[in-house]
Amino acid sequence: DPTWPSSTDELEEIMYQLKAFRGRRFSDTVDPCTNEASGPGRQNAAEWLRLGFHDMATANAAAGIGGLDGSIQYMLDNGENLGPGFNTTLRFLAGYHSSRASISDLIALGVYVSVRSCGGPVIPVRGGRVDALGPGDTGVPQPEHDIALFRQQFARMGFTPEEMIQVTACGHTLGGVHSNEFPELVSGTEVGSDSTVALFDNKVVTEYLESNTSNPLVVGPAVALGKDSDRRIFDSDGNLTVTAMMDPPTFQAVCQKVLQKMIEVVPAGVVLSDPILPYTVKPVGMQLTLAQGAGSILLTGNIRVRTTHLPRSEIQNLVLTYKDRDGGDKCGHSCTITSTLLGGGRGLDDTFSFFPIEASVSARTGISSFIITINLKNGSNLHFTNNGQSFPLQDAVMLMRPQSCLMQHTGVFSATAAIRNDRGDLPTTLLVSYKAPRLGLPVPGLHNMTMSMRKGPCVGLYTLYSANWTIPGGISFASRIDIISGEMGSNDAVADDFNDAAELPGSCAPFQGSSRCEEVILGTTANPTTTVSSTDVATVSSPSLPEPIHNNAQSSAEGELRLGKAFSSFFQYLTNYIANFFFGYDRWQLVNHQLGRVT
Ligand code: HEM
Repeated sequence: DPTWPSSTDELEEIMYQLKAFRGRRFSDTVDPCTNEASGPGRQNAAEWLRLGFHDMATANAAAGIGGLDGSIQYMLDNGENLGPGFNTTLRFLAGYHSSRASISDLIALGVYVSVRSCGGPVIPVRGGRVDALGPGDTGVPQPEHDIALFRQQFARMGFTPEEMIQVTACGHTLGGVHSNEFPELVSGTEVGSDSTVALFDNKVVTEYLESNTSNPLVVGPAVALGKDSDRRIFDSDGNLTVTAMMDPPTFQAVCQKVLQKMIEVVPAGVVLSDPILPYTVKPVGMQLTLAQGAGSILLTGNIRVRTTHLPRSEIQNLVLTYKDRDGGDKCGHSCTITSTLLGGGRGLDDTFSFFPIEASVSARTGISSFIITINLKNGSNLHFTNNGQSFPLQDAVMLMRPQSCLMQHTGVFSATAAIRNDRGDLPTTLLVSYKAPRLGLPVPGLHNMTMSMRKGPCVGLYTLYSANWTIPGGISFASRIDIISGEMGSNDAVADDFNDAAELPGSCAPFQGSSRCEEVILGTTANPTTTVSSTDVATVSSPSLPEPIHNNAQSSAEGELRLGKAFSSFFQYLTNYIANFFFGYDRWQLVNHQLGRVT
């Protein structure tokens, strides 16, 4: 297993955690491979694979310029990238774009997902690609180019003449040629490059070699027009390379190799990670929130267990055992949390089981890390220690979700954070990573805004901080929110980061703190902390709720008012939740792309 957390965790989730419970739904428009989510005659899987090639194809490998770098988003009108598929695909990918998932990494994941859902090999994907900020060079091979030019172009990309043949065959096993883009080559809507447009099989070479192909880049009008590029490429070594690919397992193995090579052509300076593998045990969406009264911290989230090789029916339960703030076992009452299966999820090759965690941790003793034990029904158990390092969790900085809120239609945003009192002298910063549409481009720009948060009331062992901002761009729900304590970028900075704005409520709830402000001295969880000051019960009221009414004479009316307010804020929350559910950015994108989809 990889060690958690890792810089590729978000990519791992998009790549593997696809369907059902907590599914990221990244494969929805390309799985099944026959999915024509964008219209008849348009296999989205083929469009995704072709996008990978066209983005890479302008690379100058020797010079370390270009490659899979997302530059194609700026080059859709240059005449080399014909067809609506590039735009459609980039718009879909944009829904997953974030500081942790570049468009170029998403294009690479798209190659994996599309090829695999069509029955092709598992293409290892490394993460860490960096997106270009503007257009790159031109140079995508076109059907009318001659073989000498093809060889030159592929050599520029870093491919040998043999690899040129292989990667073209591997690409053209999916999809085909469209009359809208190449009316001189095909009539009707689409003619496949082989008889199985939605299967990653070797028919593209067998049909060619057996002379029963209808590939428009081999036979038909293309021959007289000099646009029979597949024919000229395939027989450029006397059919030697394609003949070797007639063996189906060889075809798959060759394609795995050259397609991995294709997505690993990156500009100089880009450092790719190890191939992204699914975790056996992964904490998902773990969140700490200071509870009302400030005496305890709510720990929520899920432990995701990969059940591909471990049938979920054999699992009795899962136990999370945690360490207190100082790494000891003083957890108030018990240091263990037991969970039973809540839901199942799937990837293309994997199944997952989710074990929900919802527990109260003493604010006095806190939490710093945990390990996981899976108890099996046969009495044995499995231990997961995160490669001996325990799964780390910090309780110094928390985004207070119930006390934070976002009005999605206006972008009006209030953030509340709880910072542990031992960090009271350090700056607290709000970082919002937000997206703003760009005229004529399929992918909105990604921007960062930072501002320092105002210190508010001390509520026991923690102090609340707040900040308000209006998120511009009209897609505020696609933002990610970080709370950082300490100088940004310094070694001792601690952050509660990458919080999904779409999960914030539409109105901020008030917070009722403790009456005593207390100092936190690390290394003393066992001892009571010193009281440094005593204040009235600290109440933080929500900025978007009316001020509380203090009128004892009208207590019954106030009671009714409170009930009414509770009801209306619940109603607001519900409305917001429903709006998020239906119009959350990813889903909204999906709805767009699924129009016309036949299920
Ligand atoms: C000399 C090299 C190549 C040339 C000249 C070429 C040319 C073409 C042309 C003209 C089309 C038809 C597009 C349309 O009408 O929608 C096409 C489709 C396609 N190409 Fe290539 N191609 C080459 C190499 C590759 C490579 C290396 C890959 C990927 C590994 C690839 C993947 C695809 C895919 C998947 C389609 C089907 C797209 C769809 O159905 O929407 N091609 N290619």
